[in-house]
Amino acid sequence: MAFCLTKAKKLIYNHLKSKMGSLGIINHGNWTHPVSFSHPIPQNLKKPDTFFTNNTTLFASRRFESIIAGKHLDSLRNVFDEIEVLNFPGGKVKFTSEMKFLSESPEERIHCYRVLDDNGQPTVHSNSVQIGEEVAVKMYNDMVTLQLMDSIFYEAQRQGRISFYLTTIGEEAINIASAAALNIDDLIFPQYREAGVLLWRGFSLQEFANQCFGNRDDNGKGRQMPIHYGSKKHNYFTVASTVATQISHAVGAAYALKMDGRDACTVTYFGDGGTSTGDFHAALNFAAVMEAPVIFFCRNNGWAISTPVSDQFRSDGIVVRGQAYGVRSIRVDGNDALAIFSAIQAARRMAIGESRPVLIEALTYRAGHHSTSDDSTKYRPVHEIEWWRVARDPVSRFKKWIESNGWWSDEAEFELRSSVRKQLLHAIQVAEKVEKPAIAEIFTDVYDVPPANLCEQETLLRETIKRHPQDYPSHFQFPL
Ligand SMILES: Cc1ncc(C[n+]2csc(CCOP(=O)(O)OP(=O)(O)O)c2C)c(N)n1
Repeated sequence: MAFCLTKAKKLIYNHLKSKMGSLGIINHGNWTHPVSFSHPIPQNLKKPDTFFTNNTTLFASRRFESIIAGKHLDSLRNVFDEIEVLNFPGGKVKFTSEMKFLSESPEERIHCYRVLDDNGQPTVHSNSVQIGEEVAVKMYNDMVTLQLMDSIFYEAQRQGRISFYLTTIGEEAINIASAAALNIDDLIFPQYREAGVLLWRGFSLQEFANQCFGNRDDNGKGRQMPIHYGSKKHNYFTVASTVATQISHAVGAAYALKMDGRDACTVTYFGDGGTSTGDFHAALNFAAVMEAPVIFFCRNNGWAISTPVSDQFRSDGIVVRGQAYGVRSIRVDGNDALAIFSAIQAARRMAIGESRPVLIEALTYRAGHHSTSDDSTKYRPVHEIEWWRVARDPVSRFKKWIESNGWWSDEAEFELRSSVRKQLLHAIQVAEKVEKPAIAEIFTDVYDVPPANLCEQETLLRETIKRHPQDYPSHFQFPL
């Protein structure tokens, strides 16, 4: 008896794959091989002893087994085991006779997509989107503006002029390149380290300053801490510091966009710390099941305040979690503006065109302190911070690329920096002088009819200010 197991196995699989009619294994004397047959069975073929039906249920006949008795039987059973499937909700599952646990980690970590190397030179064979001079120069302008805004507002906080600040240092490419690849109709659900997205969309430096100073011209009427920006006009939902709450909001809004048949998606940003919340997991699962057009953008910057990622999870970062929830995912170099631009543009196309969520994990580093309330040198080595700040700076990398294209010069750099610096100082001076919002505003805009406890609090505040006017700034005096 000549039994060619490999050949038989291969043919069986090919037949199953092509889903053509029924599959039979017929016995031709001493040579066994599979054939497919459709109904009715051709006259010249004997009905096979062993066959698979369309739903691949296997009937192994005794006669067939006896023909290939002995050592070949076990091998054959393995073949059958492998191709026998359980028709389970969600898809067919193959059986195996091998007891094998899934490994807790892949042999190799998921690769990181990049277009530019650390010297700003395109890597060979990169399949990035082409960006023209105008967009590239605006991207660079905004990255520099974001850097300068961070350094000047940070100093203003140190001088006691504003109460709090938080920078995006090291994450400028994530901010600007992702924003550049989106459409203004796409709704943004930010964490708090994405001011650059708003900058790209046209929020003015004066508006940033008004919010940080909490003055009368601030959209939020001074009711939020500095950097909690929000702008209806720019489709940028107001920052909420409660980590990760924005992720599920983005999924709900994406589902609404889909129901309305809009040509837009939602994008939510969050840090690695945000993925350690239940909200993240619920949001990913919900989005996958409801097929919501949302882009989950994780800025994996290595730290959640003083907690390193090694104390947060044992998975290969965040990207692998997408697959666990049935969400298409990619890992990108978060300090490479071109890689981010390309990945976001592709993700947007998939989210809207195929009505599905997409997860992007951008590998980066929080090169500044968490906020003005933090000193990160207390929990991480200074040389590590410096290496990321200098060797992996996303802004200078992008600058090298536009320079090598002949789109940028030293003069342009000088002019940009001095002009933006002037505008920022001016914005701060103006914002500082604008009156604070009326104190009565504290109690407005939430309830149509304020509840009794809120009215009580307002009365109490009025009485306290009247009794101790010296303890309150002049703009807190009544009538309010
Ligand atoms: C629900 C909740 N838990 C804890 C905090 C305190 N907190 C503020 S920021 C932060 C770290 C978040 O880290 P990550 O999400 O990685 O973002 P990053 O600051 O690194 O950009 C924490 C724990 C909070 N604001 N909200």
